Amino acid sequence: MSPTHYDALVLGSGQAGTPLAKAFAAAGRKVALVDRAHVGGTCVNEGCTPTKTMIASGRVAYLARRAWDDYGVGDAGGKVRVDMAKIRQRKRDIVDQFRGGSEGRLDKAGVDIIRGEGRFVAGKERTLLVKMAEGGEEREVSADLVFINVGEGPSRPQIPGLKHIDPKRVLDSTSIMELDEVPRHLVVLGGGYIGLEFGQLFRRLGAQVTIVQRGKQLVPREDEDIAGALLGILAEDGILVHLSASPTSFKSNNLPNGQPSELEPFTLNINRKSGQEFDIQGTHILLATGRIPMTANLNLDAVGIKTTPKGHIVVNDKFETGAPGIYALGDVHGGPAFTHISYDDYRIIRANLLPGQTPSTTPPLHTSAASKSRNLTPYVVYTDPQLGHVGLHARDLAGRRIKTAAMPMSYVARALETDETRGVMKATVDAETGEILGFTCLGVEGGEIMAVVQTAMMGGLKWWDLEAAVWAHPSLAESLNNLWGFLE
Ligand SMILES: Cc1cc2nc3c(=O)[nH]c(=O)nc-3n(C[C@H](O)[C@H](O)[C@H](O)COP(=O)(O)OP(=O)(O)OC[C@H]3O[C@@H](n4cnc5c(N)ncnc54)[C@H](O)[C@@H]3O)c2cc1C
Ligand SMILES: NC(=O)c1ccc[n+]([C@@H]2O[C@H](COP(=O)([O-])OP(=O)(O)OC[C@H]3O[C@@H](n4cnc5c(N)ncnc54)[C@H](O)[C@@H]3O)[C@@H](O)[C@H]2O)c1
Repeated sequence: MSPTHYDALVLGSGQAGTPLAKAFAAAGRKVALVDRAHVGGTCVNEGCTPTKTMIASGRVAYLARRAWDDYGVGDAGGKVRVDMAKIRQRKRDIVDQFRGGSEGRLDKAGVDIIRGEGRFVAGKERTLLVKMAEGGEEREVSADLVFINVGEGPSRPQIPGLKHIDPKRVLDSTSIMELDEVPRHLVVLGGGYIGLEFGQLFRRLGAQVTIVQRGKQLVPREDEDIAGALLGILAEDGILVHLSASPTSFKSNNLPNGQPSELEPFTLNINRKSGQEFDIQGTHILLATGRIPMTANLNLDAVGIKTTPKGHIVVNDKFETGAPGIYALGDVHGGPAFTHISYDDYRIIRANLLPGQTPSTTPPLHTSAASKSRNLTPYVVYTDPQLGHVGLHARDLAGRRIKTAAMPMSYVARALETDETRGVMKATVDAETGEILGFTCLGVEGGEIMAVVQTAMMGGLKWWDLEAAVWAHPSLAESLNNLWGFLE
């Protein structure tokens, strides 16, 4: 049977592939989008959208607890009830709404949505064999252009004893959002984005939370002082964090009658770098030790597509793989794993392959010449307060003459007025030219304040331009007048 042939075929409905399929269809091309699970990819279904929806509930719980003592409203004692099923339903509704919107737009554009798992066929050019999600039959599709946007999935650390723990108690970033009860004691493996966002959320919903982080600091990409400040905030929230700590083995705990213990179903043995060894008991485990590219079953070797030892697809700065007409976009090529970066990959491809679709503004044609905002790579960890960062870190600046300003959020009028003074903002500038090189805001709406500085960096403003700017009082951005008084 000959394959159905398309002008463009997108494998994986990620944050690049979904808009790209629509753009090709809008340009009059025959397009198919193949996804094994759902339209909208990780971000909409299991990532940004559901997590930030649930985190909003966690923040309300936090404020409700503080309502009487700190703001003089509500019930004295600050007792808070949490309905996990309702929180989950709110999350499901928003995900359905976002996914439904994406599906509707693709349908309207005339994209064929093929629900199934695809892999390349050896010996045939740009051809995929798709195992259909419903019914399981297989069908072949081919195209002039193929775009791989299959993303990453949770990694599963190999820890002795883990596979013997009741699977209902071993969670990843997807299954934890489907719980119908708050765990009594959640042990989180990994102190990165996922571990911290969920750790703080479940603490706020009422769980005891312990974070076990192999690295010597939380969020290893961040400057040491910022990671230290975040650690202090989480400790204040009642989260126990073990740093430089490696999980070595799990043991299931049974009662004398042989039944599993409900109270302390497992013991985790931990080794510190110092050699110290200790045990912790918990009721649930969240595996948040990083993500791996979804390339193992794509048969990439057979069609000449190279991968790194971790499985990321090797691409050039136009996202071309080694196979003619096959591109890889988003997390799967191993760049920064963020929605906004994957979306920018889409814009670069669109500018290169569909120039008629590109707005009249100068398009970025490849990553190295991409827009200034791409090179700055902004991101936000959605802890509360948020950790927003843009530009360089201390480790990137060795040997350069720099000055640094760090100002506690307790100096910010708006933060004081709203009683949200936890955190610090920090900027690094070139000592001679005044160029802003890096900026972090660990503070209330830290991501939004970061975006103000990012815009200034994109426009080439110097730190003294921000010091002299007139912002509305009392906005959070106004603090960018005062920050520079701390430069040293
Ligand atoms: C819990 C969590 C929270 C996050 N929060 C944020 C955030 O706040 N901000 C942010 O910027 N980023 C966040 N991220 C990261 C973000 O979700 C990803 O960087 C983003 O989705 C980009 O992914 P992508 O475009 O590469 O593909 P994805 O969005 O991962 O989509 C890949 C798609 O490919 C499909 N697929 C995989 N293999 C196959 C196959 N063989 N055949 C067919 N289909 C296949 C999958 O079903 C999936 O739909 C979060 C991630 C997680 C897990
Ligand atoms: N707000 C956001 O933008 C957001 C939110 C969630 C996820 N993401 C994306 O998803 C990616 C994956 O998130 P993540 O948190 O899983 O990975 P991560 O790489 O950010 O953090 C994983 C952490 O686990 C630690 N670790 C690794 N193995 C361990 C082990 N065996 N025991 C204990 N600790 C161990 C590492 O030291 C690391 O700090 C992020 O890097 C980010 O790109 C972004």
